[in-house]
Amino acid sequence: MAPPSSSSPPPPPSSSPSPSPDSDSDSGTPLASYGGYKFFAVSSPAPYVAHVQIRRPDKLNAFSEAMWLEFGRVFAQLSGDAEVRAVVLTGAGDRAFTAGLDVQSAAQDGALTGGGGNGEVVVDAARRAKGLRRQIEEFQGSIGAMEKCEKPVICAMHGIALGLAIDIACCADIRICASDTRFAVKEVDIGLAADIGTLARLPKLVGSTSWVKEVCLTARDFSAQEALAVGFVSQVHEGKAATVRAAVGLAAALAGKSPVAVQGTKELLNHARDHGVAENLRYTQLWNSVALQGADFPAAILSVLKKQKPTFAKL
Ligand SMILES: CC/C=C\C=C\CC(=O)SCCNC(=O)CCNC(=O)[C@H](O)C(C)(C)COP(=O)(O)OP(=O)(O)OC[C@H]1O[C@@H](n2cnc3c(N)ncnc32)[C@H](O)[C@@H]1OP(=O)(O)O
Repeated sequence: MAPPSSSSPPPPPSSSPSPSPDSDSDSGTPLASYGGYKFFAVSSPAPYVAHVQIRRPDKLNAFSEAMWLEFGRVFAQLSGDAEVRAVVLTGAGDRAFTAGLDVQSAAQDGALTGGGGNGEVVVDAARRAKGLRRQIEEFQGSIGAMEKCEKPVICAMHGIALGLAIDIACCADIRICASDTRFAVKEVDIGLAADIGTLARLPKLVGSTSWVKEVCLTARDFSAQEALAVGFVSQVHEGKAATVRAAVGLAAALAGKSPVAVQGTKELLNHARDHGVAENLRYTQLWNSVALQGADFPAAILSVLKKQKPTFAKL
């Protein structure tokens, strides 16, 4: 993570990714301020880089309700953390990024069938529907916290990546994976139209509507190579360790750049996805009329002219 001094500008990260994780136990220094989370370990493998690990490997990192609520809190904290400039998300263990929704607890607690999830017996259809809608909205908000996070997030996947895994990946800024990754938009197979974001975001991430409909309607597996071919991921690496190393390298590179420029670029690209060109150009004018008044723009230009690495104050 960042050096302890907050008064002087931080040193830039080295151009090649520094200490890079080869396994779950080698992912950098644990970050004390994130120590209160039960299902997520947050460490720093390089300056200003946070590595978030989904930690429930004995259940293939399947997400219980407590987990997705915690996921939202982790990313809200990262978003406001000036010590973090880029984030890597991985799944702990050799087998899975995540096997998606915890289908066992979902089946048990009745929350997904309108029971309200709190033991309360709700008999009225309108009230049941309202409770369910709120719950889906909360779930969408928790997972969407990664997209809302002001820092760029690199999702580095391996092994099993089912259902909710795709919802999560779609919220990331950059997706990369190991060659053994087995993806599926699995929801239809558990009797559900995916409702956490895949159906809203995936069509905007890949060019072929036919492919999107094929994988979402059939729930069939697709490989890392297929994900690369359609543009769902931008890199495929041999094995988990190489994938995590590549993700940390990317994150370290982003963390060495102007946080004003990087965070502005994420904001403007996400805005561009959801708005027309004219509106986005206008939003860009307003955004940069503020951002260009900061110290990063002249500092970065000077560093280009002087052929030196720039340093940037915390943001
Ligand atoms: C409002 C709705 C919000 C979100 C909706 C999201 C939708 C989805 O995520 S759809 C996808 C749901 N996931 C699944 O359907 C996968 C279910 N799991 C499997 O089919 C298999 O486990 C497998 C992934 C094919 C792997 O099989 P195998 O290699 O034989 O390993 P297992 O022994 O089955 O698994 C090891 C261990 O993990 C537990 N586990 C695996 N996946 C889940 C899961 N999704 N939920 C809960 N638990 C899971 C499994 O039970 C095993 O636990 P043990 O204690 O060792 O028995």
